[in-house]
Amino acid sequence: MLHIGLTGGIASGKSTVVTMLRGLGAGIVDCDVIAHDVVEPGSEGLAAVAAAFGPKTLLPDGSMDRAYIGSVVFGDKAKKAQLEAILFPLIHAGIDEEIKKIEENKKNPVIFLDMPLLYEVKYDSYVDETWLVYVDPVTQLTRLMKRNGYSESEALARIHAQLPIDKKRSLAQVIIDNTGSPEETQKQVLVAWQALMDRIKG
Ligand SMILES: CC(C)(COP(=O)(O)OP(=O)(O)OC[C@H]1O[C@@H](n2cnc3c(N)ncnc32)[C@H](O)[C@@H]1O)[C@@H](O)C(=O)NCCC(=O)NCCS
Ligand SMILES: Nc1ncnc2c1ncn2[C@@H]1O[C@H](COP(=O)(O)OP(=O)(O)OP(=O)(O)O)[C@@H](O)[C@H]1O
Repeated sequence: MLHIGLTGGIASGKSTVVTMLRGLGAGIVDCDVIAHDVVEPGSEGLAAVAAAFGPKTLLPDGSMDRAYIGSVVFGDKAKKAQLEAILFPLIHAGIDEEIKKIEENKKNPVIFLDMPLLYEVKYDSYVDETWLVYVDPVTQLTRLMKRNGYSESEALARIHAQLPIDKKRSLAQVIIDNTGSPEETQKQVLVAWQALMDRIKG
């Protein structure tokens, strides 16, 4: 089964495109969901993060204080690398598990890995091709600030923690430009999906 890496910048519209692809019959592995699952209350992942980042890691209900950890790691490269060293092996194991489940199900013609850091962690060499959800940098910043209620500097810290979207654009085989309306994006997704199905059916 074909494995396609779907990536983009933060708030570029990956989830929006993934919803469209799921509706067309694609199997989806959502790496952000896995990244949340590996730090569920009581998990090995959360215990390791708390040991490394101290008591402020945990909220009174035992869950991870994501805003606190985000405020630490998106301003400090070494702390970000420390968090990633703890979580990436757990996330990668979770990805393999989800891929296996979808393959065993045999219901989907193709699997998309929705992975924000696909190129950063060099996962592009493990997939058959990569698709990029592009948005122009100004729209990206505006949408991120609006969706998360971030100040401009909080949003920029997160954007700058990733490979620039224009660089990602040069690495992808298929580009969905989500700068316009959702309807315009939907049209591009349909064209790309049809071309993919034609290729698969050969
Ligand atoms: C720092 C954390 C706690 C902040 O949580 P928060 O709820 O604010 O964000 P969330 O996890 O929903 O991620 C939102 C977006 O941030 C970006 N992002 C997340 N982690 C990273 C990272 N390590 N480097 C660059 N960008 C990142 C992604 O575009 C992601 O879609 C969280 O992002 C985290 O645990 N990150 C480490 C795991 C990871 O790298 N996940 C993303 C790849 S699967
Ligand atoms: N074409 C569009 N027009 C207007 N708003 C959009 C469009 N596409 C997405 N958005 C909005 O932009 C924000 C980011 O989109 P989305 O959550 O799909 O991005 P994402 O790449 O999955 O983000 P992240 O990786 O940060 O989770 C959301 O608030 C979404 O509703």
